[in-house]
Amino acid sequence: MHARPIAYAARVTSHLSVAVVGAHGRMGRAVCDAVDGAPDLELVARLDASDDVAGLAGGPAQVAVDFTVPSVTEANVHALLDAGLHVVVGTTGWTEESLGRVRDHLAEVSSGTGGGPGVLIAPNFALSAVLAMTFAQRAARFFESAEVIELHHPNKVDAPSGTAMTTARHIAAARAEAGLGPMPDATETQVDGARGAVVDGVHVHAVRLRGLVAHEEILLGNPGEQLTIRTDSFDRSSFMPGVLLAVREVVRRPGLTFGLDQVLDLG
Ligand SMILES: NC(=O)C1=CN([C@@H]2O[C@H](COP(=O)(O)OP(=O)(O)OC[C@H]3O[C@@H](n4cnc5c(N)ncnc54)[C@H](O)[C@@H]3O)[C@@H](O)[C@H]2O)C=CC1
Ligand SMILES: O=C(O)C1=N[C@H](C(=O)O)C[C@H](O)C1
Repeated sequence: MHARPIAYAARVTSHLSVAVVGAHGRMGRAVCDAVDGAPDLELVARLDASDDVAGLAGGPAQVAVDFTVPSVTEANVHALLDAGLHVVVGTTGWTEESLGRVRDHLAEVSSGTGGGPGVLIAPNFALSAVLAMTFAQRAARFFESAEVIELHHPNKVDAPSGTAMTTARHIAAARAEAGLGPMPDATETQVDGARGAVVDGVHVHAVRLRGLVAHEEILLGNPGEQLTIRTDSFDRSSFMPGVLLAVREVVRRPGLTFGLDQVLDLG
């Protein structure tokens, strides 16, 4: 495919050089501003839907940050790896299969001596959300019941959220490891969908409401008691420290890293 020319910034310094893919979107715009404001990072390219990411090959960008749409993010990651970049991904829609294809691609292009490019994919870069997922996973084995409610702005294109999918999968894995069986539920639904989606046996409910940004509640229940874990992103600034941390980390983590918890010292 022929690459369209990309508008690079004229000045290239010894800083870590970053290209933002999906730069015109809600997250892309915030990431451009955050990278621009970071003393050790240099924003060298802003790409959106009409640009070809392959055009980054041979340019100054060392790391690409992808906040696009679930239908294109995997293809972007493969093209960015082919272009020789490390990649940070916040876009949702990843499955075990698509993650596996990225692992295979990374194995093909790795140096064989432990070096090579890094790909860091995180369903949520906000610290409160990362902690909420971690706490839910730790608590899951102690409760008979667990359900996830995610609440987002109505412009969000996917449901359930990537964060809720990951939370549910982690809860299910913790329950399976602890030998817990199915959750108690005698309900016979009158209307399809009344009990939400089911992800690995965990019910997940999606709310879309004007005024919201990104929120999640994990409800854990036992006879006579409930634990509620809640995370609220009131503003997209909540994601930026995590995105910048990922940009700095991905260059020294060859291979695939899934989840920001993997680069935080959560004990
Ligand atoms: N991991 C995290 O912490 C967060 C993840 N997200 C996820 O990030 C993604 C983007 O979210 P928003 O910025 O709110 O969406 P948005 O719709 O505002 O932005 C998406 C942008 O991607 C562009 N785009 C579409 N196809 C493209 C292509 N082939 N190449 C380059 N650009 C392309 C669109 O033109 C648009 O500018 C969603 O999957 C969302 O769930 C959102 C917030 C935080
Ligand atoms: O689309 C969003 O806004 C968000 N998407 C991510 C998700 O689906 O989990 C992260 C956060 O919830 C915001």
